[in-house]
Amino acid sequence: MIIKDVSKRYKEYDVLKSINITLKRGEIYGLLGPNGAGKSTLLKCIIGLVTPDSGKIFIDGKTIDDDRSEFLQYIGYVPDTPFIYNYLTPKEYLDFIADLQQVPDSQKTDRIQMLLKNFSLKDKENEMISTLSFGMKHKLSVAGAIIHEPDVLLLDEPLSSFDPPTTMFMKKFLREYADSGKIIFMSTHLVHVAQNLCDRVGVLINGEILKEYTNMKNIINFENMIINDMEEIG
Ligand SMILES: Nc1ncnc2c1ncn2[C@@H]1O[C@H](COP(=O)(O)OP(=O)(O)OP(=O)(O)O)[C@@H](O)[C@H]1O
Repeated sequence: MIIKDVSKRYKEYDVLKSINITLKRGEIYGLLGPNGAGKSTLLKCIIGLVTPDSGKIFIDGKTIDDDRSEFLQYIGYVPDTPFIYNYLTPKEYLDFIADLQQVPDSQKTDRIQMLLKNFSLKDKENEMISTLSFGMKHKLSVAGAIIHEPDVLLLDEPLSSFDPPTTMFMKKFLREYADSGKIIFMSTHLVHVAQNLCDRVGVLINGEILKEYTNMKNIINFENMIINDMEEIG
């Protein structure tokens, strides 16, 4: 996936300033930045919820303008606040998403059962989603996002609502998903999440990638970067 010169402005405020990132298969890339840095906006540009003012996003050489529904098949997206249907059960929800994502009927049942089992939601499969905890809903949202086995998984602030065992499971799951040749592109404002999970981290402050790290031990002055940047802005 190539993010090329992507810029976005809201009124007089440049939220994203010519962002360039090239992602490789097998890579987990973390966008690390404080509140309001533009992380969610960049993820939304990729999935087409926000249209950049300039620049393009390419996946396998294609853009969203070539064929919107084909392009969206490449992507799974988990927003920071899960959007799922409270009046369905987890099993019905995954069935519904599988149909939307055109998962072949021959594979649907197996995939749904595998996800319910792997995400420890099997014993809740027939409960109303409204009765699940926030963390369980978030897990279900991740399961729904990967039901069509997308090449690119976008995660906005993952792990924020998970308890320690679920966090451990999710880290392992995301690592294995990336290792199967997929790209994971995620946002976080937590240094330790970036350090523990990502192969490469871009520090996004005020709409710009100020620094990129591949050695996670070197991310030590993130807080200072934010403070310096705020002082510069005045
Ligand atoms: N639709 C919109 N209209 C106007 N301004 C917007 C809109 N969406 C986002 N912004 C502004 O763009 C800036 C970046 O927002 P964004 O949600 O991308 O930040 P973020 O890095 O994801 O922050 P957080 O960590 O708090 O989720 C913020 O100043 C926000 O108020």
